Amino acid sequence: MILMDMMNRFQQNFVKLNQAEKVLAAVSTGVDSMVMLQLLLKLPKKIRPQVSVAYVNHRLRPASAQETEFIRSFCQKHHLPLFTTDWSPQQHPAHGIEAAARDFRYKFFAQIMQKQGISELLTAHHQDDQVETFMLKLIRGGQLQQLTGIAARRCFSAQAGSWILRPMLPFSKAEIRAYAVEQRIKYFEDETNFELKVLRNRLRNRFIPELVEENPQFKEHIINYQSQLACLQAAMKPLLEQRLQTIKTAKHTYSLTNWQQQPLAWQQLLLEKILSIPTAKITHGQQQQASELLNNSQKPQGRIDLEGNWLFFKEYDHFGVTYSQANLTAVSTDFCQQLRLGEWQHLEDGSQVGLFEWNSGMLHPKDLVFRLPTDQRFPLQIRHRQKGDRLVTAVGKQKVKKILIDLKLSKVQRSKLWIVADKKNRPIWLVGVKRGYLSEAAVNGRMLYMIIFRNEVAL
Ligand SMILES: Nc1ncnc2c1ncn2[C@@H]1O[C@H](COP(=O)(O)OP(=O)(O)OP(=O)(O)O)[C@@H](O)[C@H]1O
Repeated sequence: MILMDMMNRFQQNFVKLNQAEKVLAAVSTGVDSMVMLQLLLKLPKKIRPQVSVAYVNHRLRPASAQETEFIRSFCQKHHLPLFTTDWSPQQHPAHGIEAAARDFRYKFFAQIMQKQGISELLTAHHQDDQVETFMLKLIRGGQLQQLTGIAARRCFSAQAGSWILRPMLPFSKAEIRAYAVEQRIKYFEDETNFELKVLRNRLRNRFIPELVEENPQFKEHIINYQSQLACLQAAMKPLLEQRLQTIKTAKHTYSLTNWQQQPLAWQQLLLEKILSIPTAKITHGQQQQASELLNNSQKPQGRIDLEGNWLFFKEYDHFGVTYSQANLTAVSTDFCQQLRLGEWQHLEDGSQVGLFEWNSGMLHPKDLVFRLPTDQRFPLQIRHRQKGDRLVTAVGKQKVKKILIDLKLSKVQRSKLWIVADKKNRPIWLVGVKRGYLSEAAVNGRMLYMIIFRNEVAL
């Protein structure tokens, strides 16, 4: 009875999830993955993919040698290619052994998949894992969307273009065990699962059973909440995306005014979305800090360091996230190059500058150009801002720092700004920002020279 029901449900679910002809089944020799393997082998031929098995001997349990032997003979008997590896005890860390073991395991799976040209990994996560993960998130805190739990099919981040499938998610542990008993499936019990010092195990063996005693439907209720939440998220996704586009000004950059015009609830949802960087985990505290920064009118500029070199920034009417390595690479303040007539010169940020005799035919529509009538100020040089810089304009000398602050350029932009200075080191052009007197005086005169500045992103 259990057999038929499990088989049918597994088959229906598997057909929906699977898209590959070759799969790698992660088998720990525990009951969940051994049942998954048996169910895979029982699939009708026309829908059964080519199954390979991966087993990692973590060398954490006395029985691990027996387990290795067992899976080896099982795979031999069923003509399944088997890939195994040992995690040598020398590599075991003193702390965080579970996470390190998982890391080792998934790296191994990724290697095998790459070598064997397999694009799908199957793990035997089930309904009880789902409930435990939900409870763990409740205890540890985080983003609401994480409560939807383990996905049945998701990208395998360790291996580009591949997927992780969890075809056992519809089944409870009790069903899986009952099936194993009925089918006389041999498996190994992981005795470390009973160690109460690990929170997940305490949930599994102590707290969840107590809650089930309060209401036998407790686990089903959690699964039900998760599917309601998943529906809500799927419906919200396009709406959120649409609204995000209305406040977006550039990649990862948004208009503060437009954000502030949104109703409060949308402000929070948008901010959460902006902060959802795949490679950085954002805490609730950081999200609150970001929200406070955006609402603090006394602070026109600010930044919050996030995980993995990312940072959240506010610069006058713009805010967003940026990868700090790329944006804050210290500019060398002592960088200084003389401009050589008739030559393009490459600058440290990838832009180019050149001094040429006047020839409008050379100009490209996106070029920034400074025209000048004389060579009396040669040699010219290009550099970043220096202390005390002043620009001679038609109305007199102006402090460069003040010009830039008035223009609301952020500190980062100010430090990256290029300046062309004359032979006495006096700025004549704040590239992309302001021209000095020399150019203005010559507007009606005959042009002899031009400085061309080329950059993908002009200030
Ligand atoms: N030593 C192993 N070798 C091969 N596969 C394994 C091994 N351990 C676990 N797996 C696979 O991972 C699944 C989940 O195992 P388990 O619940 O112990 O891991 P977890 O650390 O809780 O979860 P996750 O695998 O998502 O990190 C198993 O059902 C099995 O498919």
